[in-house]
Amino acid sequence: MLKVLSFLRAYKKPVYIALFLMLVELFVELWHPLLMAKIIDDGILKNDLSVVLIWGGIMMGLSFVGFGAGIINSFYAAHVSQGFGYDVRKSLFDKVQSFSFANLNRFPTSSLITRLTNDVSQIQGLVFMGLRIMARAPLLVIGGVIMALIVNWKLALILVVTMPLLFLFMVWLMGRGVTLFRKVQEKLDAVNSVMRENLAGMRLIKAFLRKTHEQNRFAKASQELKDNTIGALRLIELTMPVLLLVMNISILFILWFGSFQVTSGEANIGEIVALVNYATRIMFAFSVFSFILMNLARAKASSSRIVEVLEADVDLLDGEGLPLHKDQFQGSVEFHKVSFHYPDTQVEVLKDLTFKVKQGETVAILGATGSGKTSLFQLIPRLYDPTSGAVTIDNHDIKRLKLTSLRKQIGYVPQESRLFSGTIHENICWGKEDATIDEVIEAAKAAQIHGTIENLPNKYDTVIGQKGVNLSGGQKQRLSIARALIRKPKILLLDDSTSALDLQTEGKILEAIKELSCTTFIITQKISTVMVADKIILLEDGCIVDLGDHHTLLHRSELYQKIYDSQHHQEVASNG
Ligand SMILES: Nc1ncnc2c1ncn2[C@@H]1O[C@H](COP(=O)(O)OP(=O)(O)OP(=O)(O)O)[C@@H](O)[C@H]1O
Repeated sequence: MLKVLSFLRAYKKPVYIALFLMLVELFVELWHPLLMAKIIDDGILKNDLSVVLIWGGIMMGLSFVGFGAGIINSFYAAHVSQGFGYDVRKSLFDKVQSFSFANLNRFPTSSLITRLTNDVSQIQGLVFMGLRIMARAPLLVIGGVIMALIVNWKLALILVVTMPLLFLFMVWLMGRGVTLFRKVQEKLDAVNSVMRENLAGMRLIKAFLRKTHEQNRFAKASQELKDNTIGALRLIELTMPVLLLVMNISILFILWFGSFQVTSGEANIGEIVALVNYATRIMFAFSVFSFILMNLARAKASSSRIVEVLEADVDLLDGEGLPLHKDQFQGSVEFHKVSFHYPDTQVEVLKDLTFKVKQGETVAILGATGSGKTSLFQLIPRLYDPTSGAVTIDNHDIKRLKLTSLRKQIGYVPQESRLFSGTIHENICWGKEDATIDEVIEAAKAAQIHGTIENLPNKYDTVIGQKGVNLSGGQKQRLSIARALIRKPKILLLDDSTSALDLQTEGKILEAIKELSCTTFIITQKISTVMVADKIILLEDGCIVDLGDHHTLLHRSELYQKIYDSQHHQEVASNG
């Protein structure tokens, strides 16, 4: 909790001003019953109107001071809590940007969204409340008891006895609350997760008539959230009746013993009224306090979830130096006895891979589904690190390169074309922020998408929905390729990125890529693409079973012959 609250350091001055104003409000509140006792005893009971007017005037003046202090305090509390929330959210977001995939496996997307939104809001709310009323409630309890002791210490002893009991009850409540509210936040994660999957997969859900199944899944997650929230709220609901019971009994005792004191002349009526007034205010403060404690419990659960993200160890660390400039980068890639398993499993998906690709060569990676092709790709821009062995570029171990200078030289087109909301121009520029319009058009032409864009109503300024829902699969693939080509990368990784394209368009794209003379890795199932590569890596179950060009493999590898024959015959059949 303290770690998150340390973000308040940036707002020291407004925090102090807000706390000071809160104390002003508290001071006014504590003097009210005492002034009232004076008005009753010295004014009303003695029929002295001047006392009523003077002290009534003072009371009113103080009320205005308290009112003004409250308004300005609210202003500062809002300013601080909103700024604080912004800062925490920003730090969380920045941290998530530095996450490796191992980190992301630990924190599911839906959970990160809840942490960045709801969890931050919980603490933000607590900060606001803290500056408005948090310190005021306990101080009002303590101050109220002290003032009651000043007015009539014998009767005030009743409050002195009951307050610690109520306090212990609150501490117990808080302990239970933290556990319950942590569960509530986890259930909220689950609801977000179902919502996210549902919205992303809406087409599939409709096509497979899975509406009812999805509704049931959502109802289940929602029901669990409801049950857990009700469980936590029940705890809060327990507070008020307990408070009322204890305080009403205390007031009853004050009135009971007070009546004896008034009869014996030991106390006057104003004192009893003041004491009952203090007791009521203390009860109110306790109910506010219990509300705050519940929020504190919830915010504590939220803050530990935020701290988990902020303090997560990022295992994919930046290289210690070697910020290679583009001109120094050639693009030869070498794998030295590389083995790899994903962080959450021990199953090796790449085994002892050794191969070398010279600068400007095109390498096709061919293998059955699940043979490790994408995994091999991900090691080149360091989305993961090998578990043993090393990947080198231009003879530098990539772990020693600055991540930014490594990734700047790589154009990666993943299997799933993911576009972002915005215009086509913005999506292509995503690969190079400072690209000129000529560069954008050049990249679009190379990716064979320029003609299609020109036919759209707003051409390059056409807005595409999130994930490019208004474009076809092939158009999305070509836009993703343009986004990678605009960087003029030294190394280009195409992960089955031409699967939705016809052979002619694909051929033209490959020709344009050849002109860039970058080192190109292509994962493909199309033998026509494989044939033009300088090298072909045959991957089976994470191992390289053969490596060579088309002619070599056609003579040497039975597996390659089989693949070739099956696709060749298909082509002949479809042409015939
Ligand atoms: N994030 C992950 N965590 C754990 N295992 C994974 C992960 N991603 C892939 N795998 C496993 O690694 C193996 C290789 O997967 P990979 O995606 O590299 O294969 P691929 O050859 O690219 O397959 P495809 O042609 O179907 O895309 C598979 O057995 C897969 O189950």
